Amino acid sequence: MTDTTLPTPDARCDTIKVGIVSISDRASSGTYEDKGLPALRDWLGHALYNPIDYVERLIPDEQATISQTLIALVDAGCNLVLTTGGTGPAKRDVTPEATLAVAHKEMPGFGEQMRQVSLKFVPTAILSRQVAVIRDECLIINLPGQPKSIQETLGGLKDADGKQVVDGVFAAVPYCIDLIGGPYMETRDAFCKGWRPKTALKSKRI
Ligand SMILES: Nc1ncnc2c1ncn2[C@@H]1O[C@H](COP(=O)(O)OP(=O)(O)OP(=O)(O)O)[C@@H](O)[C@H]1O
Ligand SMILES: Nc1nc2c(c(=O)[nH]1)N[C@H]1C(S)=C(S)[C@@H](COP(=O)(O)O)O[C@H]1N2
Repeated sequence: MTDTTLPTPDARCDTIKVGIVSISDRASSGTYEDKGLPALRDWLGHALYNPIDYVERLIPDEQATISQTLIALVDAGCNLVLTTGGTGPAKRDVTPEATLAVAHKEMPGFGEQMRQVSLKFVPTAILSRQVAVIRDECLIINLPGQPKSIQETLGGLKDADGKQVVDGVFAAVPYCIDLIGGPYMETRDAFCKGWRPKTALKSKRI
């Protein structure tokens, strides 16, 4: 799937500013083509009715660079930042440390849920140390580096009939963004159904 197949955003929805960060020594040096940023744009473009204003970065696995990048994206007004890569146990994998270093609050449920979901796909899911944090009015979530893990962790697992078997973590993102004072996110439920308590529902598309 490429960006050209994306559904049209609904202009009645709030525009959301989203930071996407691909963290890879080899992709950032041109050894291989980066597939992280296109996969993130593709997934979010299918999941949300909201127009999305992206701020994109492709950077190496350097802890200081990662932390500085996250701070800059939050300061630029992003309410959601998704990183991909550098969550494993290898020496150069430092994304969780760099993310925790800029945290105002930790959100451990996201990491726990992503590892649970990922175990349905790969036995090595346990090797990802991915975390999620709040900084100011922004939710920052780490995803593993394998481009296919973006869909797996955000969207979860569906059966052959398209019925959701295990929720991905994105279902919890819209309400989390509400609670930290961000824009109202509306999901395309056939692709990924966001969850809010009834008292928090206020569709902008009606
Ligand atoms: N940004 C990316 N674009 C394309 N493929 C990627 C990307 N990041 C990771 N991969 C693929 O997923 C595999 C595992 O990712 P991982 O983050 O562990 O890479 P790595 O071994 O740390 O190396 P690097 O940081 O140089 O990508 C890689 O070997 C590569 O095949
Ligand atoms: N959903 C999902 N989770 C996954 C994977 C995957 O392919 N899909 N790869 C695992 C592997 S092999 C590793 S080493 C860790 C860390 O990956 P990273 O260092 O690329 O972030 O994520 C794990 N989690």
